[in-house]
Amino acid sequence: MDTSDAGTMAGARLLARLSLLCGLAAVAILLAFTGSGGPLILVIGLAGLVAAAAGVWWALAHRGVVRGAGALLAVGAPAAVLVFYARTGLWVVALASLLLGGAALTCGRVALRRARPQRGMAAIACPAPVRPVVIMNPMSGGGKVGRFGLVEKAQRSGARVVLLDTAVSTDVAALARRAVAEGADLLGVAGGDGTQALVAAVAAAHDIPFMVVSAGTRNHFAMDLGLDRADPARCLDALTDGEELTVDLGTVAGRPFVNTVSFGAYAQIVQSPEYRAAKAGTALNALPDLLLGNQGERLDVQVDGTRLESQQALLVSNNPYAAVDPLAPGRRLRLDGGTLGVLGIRVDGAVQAAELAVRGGRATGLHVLTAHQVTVHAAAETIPVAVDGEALNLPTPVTCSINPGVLRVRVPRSRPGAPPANPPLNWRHLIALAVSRSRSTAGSGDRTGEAAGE
Ligand SMILES: Nc1ncnc2c1ncn2[C@@H]1O[C@H](COP(=O)(O)OP(=O)(O)OP(=O)(O)O)[C@@H](O)[C@H]1O
Repeated sequence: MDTSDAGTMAGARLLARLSLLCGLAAVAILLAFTGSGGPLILVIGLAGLVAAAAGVWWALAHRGVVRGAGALLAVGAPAAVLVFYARTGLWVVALASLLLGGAALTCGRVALRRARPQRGMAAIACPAPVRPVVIMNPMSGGGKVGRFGLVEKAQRSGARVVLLDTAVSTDVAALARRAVAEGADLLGVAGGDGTQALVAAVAAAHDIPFMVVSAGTRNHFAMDLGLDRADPARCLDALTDGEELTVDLGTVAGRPFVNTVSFGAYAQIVQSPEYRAAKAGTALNALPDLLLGNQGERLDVQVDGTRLESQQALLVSNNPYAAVDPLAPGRRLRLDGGTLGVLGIRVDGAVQAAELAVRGGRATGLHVLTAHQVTVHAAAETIPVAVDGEALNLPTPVTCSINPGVLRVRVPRSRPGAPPANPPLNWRHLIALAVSRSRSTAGSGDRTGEAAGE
């Protein structure tokens, strides 16, 4: 272990101890105030969380009076808990315990991340392209191509630019194939992730590098590649001063995807013509029928050797997401792991919604897996599917698979890099890290990082 590794491990160990100390202090404060209702804080807080989650379920899955009552409960339960803490004078203990608990979680996750630094995707040096072609969508991201002067910068860097005509529906894959036939030795896209995927598949098929310019609205693929999302012009530096990553590409029903394929409630809602104009209203209107099974297709899913029955929503991703949060999946640690991430949800009622709120990723209604192939069966002949955010209808059964290492992506040598993602908190690993002893003798090794990260 060199000096900097030893320093990192020492820092991680210190943070792990701090985390345990904060956690113990959070519990000790509650116990110390037993006489004046310490444990009551926990019981009331938990009851408030369960009631709020049940309220959210009723508000989403019903209409009319039940929806109104659910919304009232979702807002009223946490408010009632706060009023109870304030009136009984327990708020100081509750707040102190909450802050210490929060500090324990944060320190613990950072400690585990530091103890097991993520190895970034390996980049290799490659000669610059001679005849690069960049397809640009002037409408993407509300006009980023024009705003950031991308056409001019790409041309100055030696690329031929093909501007997409958005007045008609253009076959971008055909455009890309034509560019290759005319001699392109790199294909780039300044546009949304759906367009990125279509052109990436052409680049992969011809084994030429692909270049991502973060000119879309969300740019999830660019983010996980570690590119600059705030300034898409910086992505074009790859043309003159770049290196290559080799990543995986997903396929759904023979169509490529770079990020996610979504089935069920979300896919059904984004199909709705009213969705773009009024997202929240459309979702609220559709959810009761989708969640209670009156309208949404029940999805039976084969995830390699595992069967998931009657899922309401399913998210399949090109490599798994770091955090298990269906509403904010965050980011993928790497794009070259060769597996699909799978997140299936089935919540049938208020009790399961409450369980999800309390147990999070360990709830029985949530399935988190990785796989090489996912097949979605449904009774209907076609089902709505959102592929990289684009609404489609695909014939059943729908099969997703992954093509490991087929895509060469040329990225700038100087790039922000992907932000670090904290791993889920595992107390066993944290305790092992906290009680480990430093062994600075060269060659003795330090297994704590491996033990902590497993
Ligand atoms: N192949 C295409 N032909 C014609 N118009 C297209 C094509 N692809 C996208 N568009 C249009 O261009 C606009 C921008 O789409 P695009 O997906 O590139 O960017 P975005 O929506 O800003 O980004 P994101 O996909 O991250 O939300 C949309 O109005 C879309 O209809």
